[in-house]
Amino acid sequence: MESTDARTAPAVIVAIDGPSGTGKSSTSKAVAAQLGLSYLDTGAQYRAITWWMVNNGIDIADPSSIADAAGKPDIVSGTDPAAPAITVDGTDVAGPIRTQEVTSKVSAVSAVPEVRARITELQRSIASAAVQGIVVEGRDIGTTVLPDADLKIFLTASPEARAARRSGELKGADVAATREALIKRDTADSTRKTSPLAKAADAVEVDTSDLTLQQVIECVVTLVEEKRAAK
Ligand SMILES: Nc1ncnc2c1ncn2[C@@H]1O[C@H](COP(=O)(O)OP(=O)(O)O)[C@@H](O)[C@H]1O
Ligand SMILES: Nc1ccn([C@@H]2O[C@H](COP(=O)(O)OP(=O)(O)O)[C@@H](O)[C@H]2O)c(=O)n1
Repeated sequence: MESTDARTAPAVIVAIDGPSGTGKSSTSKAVAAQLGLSYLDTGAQYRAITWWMVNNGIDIADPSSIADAAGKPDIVSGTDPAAPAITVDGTDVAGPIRTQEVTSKVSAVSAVPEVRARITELQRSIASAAVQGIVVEGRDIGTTVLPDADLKIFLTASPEARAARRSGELKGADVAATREALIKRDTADSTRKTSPLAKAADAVEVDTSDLTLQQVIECVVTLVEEKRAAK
């Protein structure tokens, strides 16, 4: 299918949710770049606020300390899919937010309602400022952040496929240990009270276990083009 000219196409809001390692970031960036849309990695925002909490000595085991500090860091996200950027109080944290320490603490921080309220507000204002439209990826975009999104995708994949992908990225990381860590984080994210990881009732579910990344991208691009054509 021929792509619509991004400058004349109606703005489209796309929500892509799912657990870790299902391909959300890679798919969202590629779809946004191909269709001339903005891109927002909401996981990076939760990682950024977690990084700030760790760096400022906040006790991650104490939700009320996290809640009290939730309004302090200034988090700014870039929305260019070719160069996703994230800063906290002006410092580039794109690297530091991917450490094992942040990864192991992010679910506890993101479960705190005050953190979610703050980050959700930020996400909505970024989405509403995206003139051509935006692809927003996370855990609760279709259910809570942008319930009126034009298209909602829920990506899944087997724990084995996800662990193999992640340990490939972490160069030499043990697949079994990576699989356990992923499952632990999924369980925490899916069972928290406030805005858990969940598939929206009107989301299209795509199991990426046996698909190449290119196939997933093509599938989502086609679905977005169909939505745009119907607008
Ligand atoms: N369908 C796929 N097949 C194989 N590898 C994939 C596929 N989708 C993503 N990957 C790879 O898996 C890793 C995790 O993908 P990512 O997009 O970061 O997932 P998520 O954002 O859901 O955590 C990346 O190295 C990516 O290149
Ligand atoms: N919309 C979102 C996005 C992420 N998160 C939290 O942020 C964490 C990191 O998200 P991420 O997308 O960077 O994780 P990966 O899938 O890249 O490993 C998740 O495990 C959730 O705890 C969330 O609560 N809500």
